[in-house]
Amino acid sequence: MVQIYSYEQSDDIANAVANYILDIQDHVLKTNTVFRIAVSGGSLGKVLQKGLIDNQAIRSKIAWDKWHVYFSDERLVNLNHEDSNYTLFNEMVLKPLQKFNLPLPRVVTIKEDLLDESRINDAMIASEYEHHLPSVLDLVLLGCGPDGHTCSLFPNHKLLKETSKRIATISDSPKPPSRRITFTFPVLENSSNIAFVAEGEGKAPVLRQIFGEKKTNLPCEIVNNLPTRVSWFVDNQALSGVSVSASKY
Ligand SMILES: O=C(O)[C@H](O)[C@@H](O)[C@H](O)[C@H](O)COP(=O)(O)O
Repeated sequence: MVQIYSYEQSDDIANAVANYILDIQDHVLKTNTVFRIAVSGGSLGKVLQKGLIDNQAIRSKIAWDKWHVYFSDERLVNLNHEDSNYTLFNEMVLKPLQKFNLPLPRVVTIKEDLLDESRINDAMIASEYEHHLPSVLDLVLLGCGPDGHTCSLFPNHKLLKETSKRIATISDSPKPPSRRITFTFPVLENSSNIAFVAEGEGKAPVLRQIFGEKKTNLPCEIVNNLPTRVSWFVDNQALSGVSVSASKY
């Protein structure tokens, strides 16, 4: 089932995403001791900072110490590299949490020691990460690239057909840097909730395709067709010319 929530302003998207995360967290923590969430890179970092950190009311309601955080995809660079999705999360969420003296979540990163110029260990980095991944994630937060990619699953790439590995390596990512690891569809399929965040007019052409009548097989469209609850948080610009009915969360 796909739900679309649309807003005028970026701040409203961030607040809606934050309330959505909080509701799922609260629901999960009624029966579980931890909340297992995966985040992506790109513009999502800013949304998380705005929604979860800058908003004092939300910040104080998040059970940070019960969060287990995973990355839907990660670039194979050192953890302090500007391209690292961990670095982004660290800057946008972890460092501000420390500043507010709040407890930190458990964050599962790639094993940096295995990084190697020769790429010989890339498969080992992926399988090591897979080893730490729970069988079900409570929530996966995704971005949507202008080409319809999500995680590091790109249109027409052979990884779209991967069914045995839950974490795969990619060495030819069209979006730089080229070396990454990524969730595969089996992980997304087994997640309890998935949410996309997409903002700006640059996303409108691909959203018209994804939500259009013609089947495209774009990675984001494949996610929409999974038997998982999928939500989209978008702004009106991204939705321009897209014929779907949207509401407010
Ligand atoms: O590490 C990455 O490259 C991301 O995880 C990637 O999948 C991202 O989510 C999309 O490219 C959308 O990025 P924007 O939101 O910045 O457009």
